[in-house]
Amino acid sequence: MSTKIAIFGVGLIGGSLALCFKGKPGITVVGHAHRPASAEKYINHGVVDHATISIKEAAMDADFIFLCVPVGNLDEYLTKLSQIPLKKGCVITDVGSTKASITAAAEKLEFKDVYFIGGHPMAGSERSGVEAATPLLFENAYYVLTPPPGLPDKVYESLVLLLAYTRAKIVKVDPIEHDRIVGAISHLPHIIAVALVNQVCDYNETNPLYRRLAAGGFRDITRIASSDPIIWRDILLNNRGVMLQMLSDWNKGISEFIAMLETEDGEGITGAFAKANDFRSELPEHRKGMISSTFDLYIDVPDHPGIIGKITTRLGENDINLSNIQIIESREDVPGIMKLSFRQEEDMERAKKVLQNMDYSISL
Ligand SMILES: NC(=O)c1ccc[n+]([C@@H]2O[C@H](COP(=O)([O-])OP(=O)(O)OC[C@H]3O[C@@H](n4cnc5c(N)ncnc54)[C@H](O)[C@@H]3O)[C@@H](O)[C@H]2O)c1
Ligand SMILES: O=C(O)C(=O)C[C@]1(C(=O)O)C=C[C@@H](O)C=C1
Repeated sequence: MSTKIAIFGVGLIGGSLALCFKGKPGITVVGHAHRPASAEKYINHGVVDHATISIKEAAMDADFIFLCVPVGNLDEYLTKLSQIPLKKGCVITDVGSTKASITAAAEKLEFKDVYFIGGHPMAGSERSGVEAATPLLFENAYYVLTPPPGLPDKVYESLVLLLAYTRAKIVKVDPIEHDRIVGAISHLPHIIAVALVNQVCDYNETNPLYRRLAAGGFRDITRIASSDPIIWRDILLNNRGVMLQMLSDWNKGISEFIAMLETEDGEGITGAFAKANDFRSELPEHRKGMISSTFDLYIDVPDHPGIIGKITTRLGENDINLSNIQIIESREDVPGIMKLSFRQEEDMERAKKVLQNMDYSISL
């Protein structure tokens, strides 16, 4: 039996899905691009079997259609698809970071023998484009589905079965509930990271030491501030109502900190940190995707020539697979921090022991 999968928008998420499906028994993956140059790029990167700029050509005969374009373009593609003859039983799904508006739009369209199931993989990165796609992106991450009421079980199960190739964990969530939850755990953090980076950027205008001294704490909390501006403009405008409420709650939390500082309320400050520490320690550790797509170790390294070679050789001698290595130049003329990334938790744990035996100081 052959299965045709059409992917509209083969970027970070669409490309990663394509890589999960491509080459699997009986599956053909077709990418839709809105520009000829992008279609060529999809083929050159080897993420799809075919690429086209024709919506009709991509969608006709498809068993599954994944809409992986920015949130602001989802409605437009869904409407276009409702106007062309699709294969009987075709399942259309999306990967947009918000779910309420697209599921409502799908309910209004008159699809005949074609089904829409909203989707949102809770995995991603601050990088974008097909260049950043990887088949490992969704492994162990949650993948939200928002099936409409009355959807035949068989149809839902067919999508779940296909998504098994992503190795993600499927979870059913109500679309409105979804937008509230991701508003808090994904959209609000992106706004905060951007506002923080821009605040420091303004201070840096008066003294460039702000940027030069920025170290682990600043980097940890601001990685997502490098995310794609168009993707995030669309997400935030789409989830505007939820975000305005959450930013108002955020202002209350910040006002509490202002009050604690004004009144020198040390007990209040330690209480706030302890509460946050407790909640954060309950987060699923080292899960790939939403929190981290790799298992990372940070080590303090002295400024010796050949230090990278020494460490990588020792890891190699112990058959430990390193997926990435990065020197975080936090300060000049003093020891720096090296970030070692591993695909497997077991490799990270073994590396930790080897490096501790070499007397390096390690943090996770
Ligand atoms: N980035 C993440 O971490 C993440 C995680 C989960 C879901 N999402 C959602 O996935 C979707 C895609 O995000 P991404 O991170 O893969 O972005 P991306 O920029 O990597 O990919 C977007 C793709 O859409 C195409 N595209 C852009 N504008 C278009 C238009 N006007 N018409 C048609 N195609 C267009 C681009 O060429 C590209 O192929 C978004 O809806 C986003 O909300 C993103
Ligand atoms: O890890 C990241 O860089 C992400 O931004 C991924 C992230 C998130 O906020 O966790 C971003 C948007 C999504 O819709 C889902 C996941």
